[in-house]
Amino acid sequence: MTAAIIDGKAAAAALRQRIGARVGELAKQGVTPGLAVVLVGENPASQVYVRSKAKQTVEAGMRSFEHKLPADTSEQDLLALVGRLNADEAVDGILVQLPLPAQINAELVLEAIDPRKDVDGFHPVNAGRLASGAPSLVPCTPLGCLMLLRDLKGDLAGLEAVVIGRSNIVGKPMAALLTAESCTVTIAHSKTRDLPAVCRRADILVAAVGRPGMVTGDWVKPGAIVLDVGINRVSAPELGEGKTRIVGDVDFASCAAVAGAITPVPGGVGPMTIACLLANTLTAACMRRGLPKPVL
Ligand SMILES: Nc1nc2c(c(=O)[nH]1)N[C@@H](CN(C=O)c1ccc(C(=O)N[C@@H](CCC(=O)O)C(=O)O)cc1)CN2
Ligand SMILES: [Mg+2]
Repeated sequence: MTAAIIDGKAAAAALRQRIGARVGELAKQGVTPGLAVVLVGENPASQVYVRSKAKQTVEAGMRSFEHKLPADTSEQDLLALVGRLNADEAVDGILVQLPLPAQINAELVLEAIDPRKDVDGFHPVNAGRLASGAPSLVPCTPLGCLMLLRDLKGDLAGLEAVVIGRSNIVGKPMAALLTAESCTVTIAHSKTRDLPAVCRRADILVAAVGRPGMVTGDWVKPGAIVLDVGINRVSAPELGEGKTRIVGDVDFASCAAVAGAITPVPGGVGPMTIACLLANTLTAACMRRGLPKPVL
């Protein structure tokens, strides 16, 4: 079997197109959704992601408010900024880019965001709503994975899904979304016994562990859908001295030989993350105004 390669870049572009069209309709009612993105420090990868978020927000017809704070910003100052953004009527969505510097308690900051503006879906209120099957703002990466799965497969009911990784950002919300789709879901992690055997049960295998190339072809059931959420920067001497490249948690070549469909890294799940952030900003803007939730 040679897997179909899932084109996350194309899916993200199509989603942004649909978002832009809906934003255009809202503009006729005098509504322009606004997204505030907060970056603390100078992490080079975070700078790239924040730049892309701001650019794509504006391209979709929404307003972008960028807040770049120095690396030594205090927790108190960051909390004060979040408070001002919560109170700002022009701001529908607030995103604090992670990771935060060590002196700041990220949990405290994420809990300070108004849950109605929590476009990352990381607030305990949104996590609780998702876990209990209530409408909520859903973390962008798992939401992007779900959209790719629905595009590919339509109805997911009854499928066996294995999610490797139990983070609050990807693993747990991914499992909750798949459960809501009536999949039979297993969350696997570093203490799981015979992880390869557990993975071989999966019709849908989601890898979100942060370990380059960990999932190999012998872990994959023939014909399974493999979604690679990993973004690992590894050294790439073949590209020149000191060069690096991004690889996923999945060993692409061996898994693509067995799977039915697979996301590449880059160009798979990653681009959907930012497109889903725009979708959540549009959703937040509609919900805050009592408008129907957009169907994207
Ligand atoms: N507040 C948040 N912080 C972080 C999140 C998040 O969702 N909210 N996720 C990641 C970073 N991230 C967005 O913030 C993100 C990561 C990767 C991509 C992406 O498109 N990746 C490309 C490859 C990019 C490259 O070459 O460097 C791909 O996979 O094709 C988008 C967004 C942690 N922080
Ligand atoms: Mg990717």
